Amino acid sequence: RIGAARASKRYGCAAPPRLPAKDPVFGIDTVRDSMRAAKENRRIKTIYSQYQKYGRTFESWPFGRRVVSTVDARNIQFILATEHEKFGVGPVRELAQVPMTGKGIITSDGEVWRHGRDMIRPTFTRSQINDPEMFDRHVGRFLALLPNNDDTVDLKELFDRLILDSSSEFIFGESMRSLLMNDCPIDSKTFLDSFSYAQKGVGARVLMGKMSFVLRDHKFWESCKLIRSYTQRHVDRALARREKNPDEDQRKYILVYEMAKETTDREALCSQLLNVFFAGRDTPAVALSNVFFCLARHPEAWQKIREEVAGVTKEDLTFERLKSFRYVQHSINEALRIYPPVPNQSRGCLAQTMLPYGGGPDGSSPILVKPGDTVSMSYFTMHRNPSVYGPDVEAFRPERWKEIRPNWDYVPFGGGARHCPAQQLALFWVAYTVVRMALEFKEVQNRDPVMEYVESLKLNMESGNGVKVGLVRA
Ligand code: HEM
Repeated sequence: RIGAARASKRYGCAAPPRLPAKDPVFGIDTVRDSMRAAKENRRIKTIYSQYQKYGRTFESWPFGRRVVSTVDARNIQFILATEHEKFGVGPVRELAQVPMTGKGIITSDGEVWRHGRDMIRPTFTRSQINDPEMFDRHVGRFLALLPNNDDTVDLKELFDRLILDSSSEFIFGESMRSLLMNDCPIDSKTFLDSFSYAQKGVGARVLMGKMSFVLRDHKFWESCKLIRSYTQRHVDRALARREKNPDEDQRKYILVYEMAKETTDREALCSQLLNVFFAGRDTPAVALSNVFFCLARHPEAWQKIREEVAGVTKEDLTFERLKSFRYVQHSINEALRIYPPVPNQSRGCLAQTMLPYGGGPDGSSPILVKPGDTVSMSYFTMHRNPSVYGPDVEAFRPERWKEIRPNWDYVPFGGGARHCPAQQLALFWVAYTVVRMALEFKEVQNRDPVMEYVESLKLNMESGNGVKVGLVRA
């Protein structure tokens, strides 16, 4: 390891362009502008326009800390894969999130992360991807709630309940049953309210960073306690079941039971489970909403999907069969390209290294990054690279996927060491729902007078106006 100045000189490192700031020391105006953009639902688009203006890699200094922002696919590959051990999530997530979920796969680096990843991997590779029975039960309840008349329905709210019920059953072994309005168990309801409250609290803590201690929010801490005791109940049940029947081999893979095979540490199990629930509780619902946001505005695409799946029955809908519907898959790819549920990711630099590109006047020099620096990646911007996707990057055009193979320029599920372990399961849920809807409805009519996407950024990016549609039965 050599000193920063020597390394910089030896490898020809150069700084990237700098985002102009009125306050060059503490970057208070940079922070204020970001907060205002978030409040006005234009944070993601503002970041996009910064890249248009300052290039594919630039730096800024909010609160006097260096952030290197990049959408260069070569840098992204370097950060997420080649040198992933030098870029951690701990510095950007632990302080905000650990009070809610405890340390686990999504908050931590090193051993805690690796252990979490090893524990959940078997469940996601074998999971019920090939066994749609559980998901189908929830889809049936979801379809039963759709109107039989000309009423307008907001699909976003119903997708949220569909995924909540499915992911809670998959993770805890017990569904929250939010689609069965009158049958939602009281403790699930309390858990959910607390979970949503705490999630918002995490959002505020992410923005405040090291200043989070000024947020004196008693309800946040109460909610965190409640979430934990609910999860502990499921962990205790799984551990008791394991003890009683250590060789039991289940046909269906429920995460809490599978993880209880790997460890009996109650606290660690609880944290890892909450970490997975945090990551998977609503992302597939946001993905589904974003897909239907596009399809409702493109009736020609809906017709092509219907033609492709005509004649199939729900029993035909295996993982492989769904993958074989090319137009369905291309439509999902395209919606996740334009509106990725996870539009940004950051990492904290843990050890000195160099981003391969983006420094100097022509952006071809490496950039030295040091512990304490943050790297920020805008997947939303990467997915709009005209040299990869063509000049019509804003258009929803599933057909483009016949020709393109974007590789590191397309990362809705991240990439490298920490890529989403549930990618195939989530894509199965999304495609299954699209096809079941296509078999049921000949039209999905947009009923939202606002045609453009109004971003709403909580932890994911979702449509602020929901997905209001009218449905015409086949
Ligand atoms: C369409 C739906 C989904 C999308 C778009 C999505 C997206 C992502 C992305 C972008 C990452 C990488 C984050 C990073 O780089 O730090 C990630 C990680 C992760 N996702 Fe997903 N995800 C989805 C569904 C799910 C579901 C359903 C689950 C669980 C049931 C889940 C569990 C996880 C976990 C545990 C990680 C952390 C992996 C690690 O750090 O090693 N995801 N997801």
